[in-house]
Amino acid sequence: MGIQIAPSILSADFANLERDIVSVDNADWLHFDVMDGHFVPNLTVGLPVLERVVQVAPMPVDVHLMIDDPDHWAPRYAQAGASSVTFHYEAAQDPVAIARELRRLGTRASVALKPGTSADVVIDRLAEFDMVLVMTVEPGFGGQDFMPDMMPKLERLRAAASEVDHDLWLQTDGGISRETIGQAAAAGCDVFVAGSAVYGAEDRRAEIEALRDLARQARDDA
Ligand SMILES: O=C(CO)[C@H](O)[C@H](O)COP(=O)(O)O
Ligand SMILES: [Fe+2]
Repeated sequence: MGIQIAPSILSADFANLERDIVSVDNADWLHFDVMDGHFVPNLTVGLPVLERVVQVAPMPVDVHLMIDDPDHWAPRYAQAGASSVTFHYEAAQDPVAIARELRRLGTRASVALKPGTSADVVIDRLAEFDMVLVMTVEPGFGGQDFMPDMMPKLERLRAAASEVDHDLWLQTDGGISRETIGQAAAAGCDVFVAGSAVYGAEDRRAEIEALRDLARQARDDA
């Protein structure tokens, strides 16, 4: 797969969620941020909302779990209809067991690393995952500034991903915009989460196309 854009519903209008999901229907994924007020100091939505969102979303749903005890919860999000489930390495007791269970349920298995977590923790186990999310902000809130110092982590994972047999994707989340997407693409990112950049744009579909074009160009130039 090439460059993919995943608008985050964190920046959508929760009173008009279906309208705001359909307004980004040229996106590759819908990014669904789940926060529990414990793993991160913010609280969003969970399983009952996901169950309805997958019924109305024209694109597959990419769940980002920022919650404690993903060993228990991650499979439930797969069963509720997510096409991809990302859990945080820092919250997991047994990341490989979670990933194996997600794959058994037919869902893409993805692990996220907070800015302070080294790629070392997954680099020897990449065969177990379909995607690695390199957070480019501290998880918890939309609209924060992109952290360019995460690019060496992404580059290292890109180099290691070429050693595994399957198509392992890398994702970045936090502060992705027209100004920053090129850096992440050049460092090897495949899937770009963008919340405020897409939902804050006057023409959301045009913004998605602009982000995709900038990422493709930066990838080709790299
Ligand atoms: O996981 C997240 C925050 O923890 C969100 O997906 C992310 O912040 C997207 O928002 P923005 O593009 O506005 O930074
Ligand atoms: Fe996210």
